[in-house]
Amino acid sequence: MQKTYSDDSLALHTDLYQINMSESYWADGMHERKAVFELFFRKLPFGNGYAIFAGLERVLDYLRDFRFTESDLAYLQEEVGYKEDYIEYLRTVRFTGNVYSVLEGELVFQNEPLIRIEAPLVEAQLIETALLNIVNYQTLIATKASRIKQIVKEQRVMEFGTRRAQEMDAAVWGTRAAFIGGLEATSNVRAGKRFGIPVAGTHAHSMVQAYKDEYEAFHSYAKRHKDCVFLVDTYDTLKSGVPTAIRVAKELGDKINFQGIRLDSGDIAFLSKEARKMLDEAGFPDVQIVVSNDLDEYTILNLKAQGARVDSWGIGTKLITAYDQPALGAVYKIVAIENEHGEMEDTIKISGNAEKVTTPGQKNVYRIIDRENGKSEGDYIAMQDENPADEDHLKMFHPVHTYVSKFVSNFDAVNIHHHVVENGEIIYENPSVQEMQEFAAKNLELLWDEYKRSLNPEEYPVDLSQKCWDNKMRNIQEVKDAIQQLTGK
Ligand SMILES: Nc1ncnc2c1ncn2[C@@H]1O[C@H](COP(=O)(O)OP(=O)(O)OP(=O)(O)O)[C@@H](O)[C@H]1O
Ligand SMILES: O=P(O)(O)OC[C@H]1O[C@H](OP(=O)(O)OP(=O)(O)O)[C@H](O)[C@@H]1O
Ligand SMILES: O=C(O)c1cccnc1
Repeated sequence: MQKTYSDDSLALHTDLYQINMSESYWADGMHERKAVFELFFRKLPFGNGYAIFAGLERVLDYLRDFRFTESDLAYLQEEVGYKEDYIEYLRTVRFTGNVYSVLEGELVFQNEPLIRIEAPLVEAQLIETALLNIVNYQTLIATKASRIKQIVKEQRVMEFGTRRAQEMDAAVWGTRAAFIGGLEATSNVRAGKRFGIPVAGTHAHSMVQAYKDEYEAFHSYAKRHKDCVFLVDTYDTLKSGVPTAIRVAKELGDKINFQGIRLDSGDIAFLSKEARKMLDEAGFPDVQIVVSNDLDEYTILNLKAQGARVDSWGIGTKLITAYDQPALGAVYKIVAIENEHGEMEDTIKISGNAEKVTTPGQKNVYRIIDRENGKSEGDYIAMQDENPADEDHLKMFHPVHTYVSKFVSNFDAVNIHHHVVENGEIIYENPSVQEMQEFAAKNLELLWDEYKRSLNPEEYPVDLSQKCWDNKMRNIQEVKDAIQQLTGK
């Protein structure tokens, strides 16, 4: 049986090791040392050429409310076994740091910091798991939705996935992320109420079956709903469903707004073309054809290639569960820490895989935009004391294959990190989800089509400044020297 608590909090929504590490920092008096962590992913999802960032609003809510409540502390002491003195310390912990983040709807790419946390070590450590949990899922779903929207283009897409989502939280926050990525509406009413997303829906086969025949069911639906989209595939789409929808619409005339029919099984290309002919011949050329049934960007592209006459798409399972890639894989890495003399020192994690070596130091991400054509040349990661906007010419080179390089001039360098939390205070006001969606759409205009195609897109450059690269090499050398001194190898 589950236990419920009136003062439940999200502070325990973390991995045990975060609390264990924090205990050591605290016991050794290191907990107040300033630390810098970065959240980033190494590989774009779905083989896409870009990702759409989402999750900041929930991250800010989480940081604002971060505290261990009395029932959290009692659990940690009585059930997990932490000692009284550490529990007393945990009672005082709040998030007091600074957060720099890209905004929701921003285009983001591999190996660039999406969020930078500068905070006392304990605080920065304790929040890792929740931040990754939020950003990994929401960014994944916003990106999947954007891929779908790139294929669907100006047609309408509705999110229908709640019944298949990984439980309730994923349904609601996933719907929000999908809307940021470009969908028009959702069937999830709670998400509509909470975030102001337009809600939309038709009806299910159960209604037709409950009334036994389509004629009764459509009539009954129309009695209470002026806007009607009739589901026509319960028995036989072309012999029964479509003709019955037409018959009811003709009988009711102006009393209803016959918006459309929905197809949910069978050969969508064939059925939509036949249904279109029947609707046109019956004098309903503006009535829309809505389709659903295990759709994703691949099936939609294929249906379009077959000339399917579809006006509106309902997409559930494959969007809300990110069916073809269920996790993003963003990580959270420490890049600098205050030493015992109060100075900030860079820190690095070495790996046999060059792509996995972290990039040390406090950094910003700049989007380098060509002033002539308004397109982005790539992203440029620079140390905090650098400003590429001051340069006339910028050398951009691949961070691993450094011979791949170009010079850029006549550019704007836009810092995509925003200061959103200052000493624990949230200093950023979340825009509406509509504004986030518009922001995402506007950002996509910065990209050449080569980066936006869904299959084998060009790799968008994410480069390090020379100073950043030199600093990384120096840090690698220092680690090597230290190992050699220790081992003689
Ligand atoms: N013309 C088409 N070309 C390619 N894929 C299609 C076409 N028509 C439908 N599909 C897709 O094929 C799959 C068909 O799945 P399935 O066989 O489970 O559906 P169904 O039998 O028609 O319907 P249901 O089982 O829901 O009654 C769905 O993912 C659907 O979107
Ligand atoms: O197919 P999705 O993209 O997940 O979209 C949501 C689906 O949910 C509904 O039916 P449900 O799947 O519950 O039943 P059905 O397959 O028997 O129609 C609806 O008819 C869609 O087909
Ligand atoms: O409104 C609909 O047609 C709908 C909603 C959720 C899932 N499938 C269909």
